[in-house]
Amino acid sequence: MQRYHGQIIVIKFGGNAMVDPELLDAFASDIAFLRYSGVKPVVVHGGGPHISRMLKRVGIESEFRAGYRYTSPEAMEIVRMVLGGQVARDLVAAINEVAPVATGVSGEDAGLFQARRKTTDARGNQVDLGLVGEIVAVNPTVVRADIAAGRIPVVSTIASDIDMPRSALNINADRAAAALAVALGAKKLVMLTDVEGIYRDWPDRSSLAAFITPTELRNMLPTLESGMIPKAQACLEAIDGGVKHATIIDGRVPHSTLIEVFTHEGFGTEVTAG
Ligand SMILES: Nc1ncnc2c1ncn2[C@@H]1O[C@H](COP(=O)(O)OP(=O)(O)O)[C@@H](O)[C@H]1O
Ligand SMILES: CC(=O)N[C@@H](CCC(=O)OP(=O)(O)O)C(=O)O
Repeated sequence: MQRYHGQIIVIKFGGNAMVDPELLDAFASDIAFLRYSGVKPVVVHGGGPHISRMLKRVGIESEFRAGYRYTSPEAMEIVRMVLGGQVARDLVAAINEVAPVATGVSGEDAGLFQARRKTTDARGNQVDLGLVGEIVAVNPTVVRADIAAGRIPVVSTIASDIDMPRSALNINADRAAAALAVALGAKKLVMLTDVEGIYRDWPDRSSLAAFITPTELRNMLPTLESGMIPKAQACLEAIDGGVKHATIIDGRVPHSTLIEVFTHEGFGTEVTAG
């Protein structure tokens, strides 16, 4: 319990844990427990399934390219509404039921995330993603103020477009969590997902990597598919930016966050500097 006392841990909430009410409640109580144990948790949430559902409802096509959602101006309106108005609200409410100190923050607030339109994929090839951004600057003042006041920030990953005042860009939540972890000098980045971790030989389930070096992960990037691409990039960005540990854990397991932070073995896949 001493290891992370007084330390900032950034936790990316996503995957099945977001759509299963019991897993959501377990996550909310884990975050409250961390906070009451003296850790400083910062939550960054995803919302891909919620966005897809709403886009379908309003009849807008949704397509993923290289692990990122192609985002038209119409889709961007939905992304902004769903993340800030629905997903963040539900998560803040769930945490507040256990520890009434959670507060929603959008990446557009007080210059938190500044981004530029993303034009290339993980291999450097040109890709048209519409209003998808890559974070170029983070001003974590608003998040630090929340932490200092004892609050639990719950961050939605919309960014201001640095080249187009008043415009917003859609940011992959894993990448945003990594950028924030670096800017805050977090000790650890934890990302919940729908698999046990990173498989060295996907989809062979016996090839789960408990530990992986940044070099090995970098070499694996071209072999990864779909949502694991931004997740792996996020781990590398966090480690390169000075975060000591980046871990991908199975969010389908209730209380996976607590197990990861408070047990020595942890679980999932841990990427560790050096
Ligand atoms: N090497 C790999 N190891 C694990 N999962 C992988 C790998 N390559 C691709 N994947 C896929 O990446 C998915 C995780 O990404 P995604 O579903 O977008 O996550 P989330 O919704 O939690 O952000 C896994 O469910 C799996 O289908
Ligand atoms: C650019 C991009 O792909 N943005 C994501 C933002 C939400 C997200 O990342 O949610 P998950 O973590 O649940 O996948 C999207 O539109 O789905």
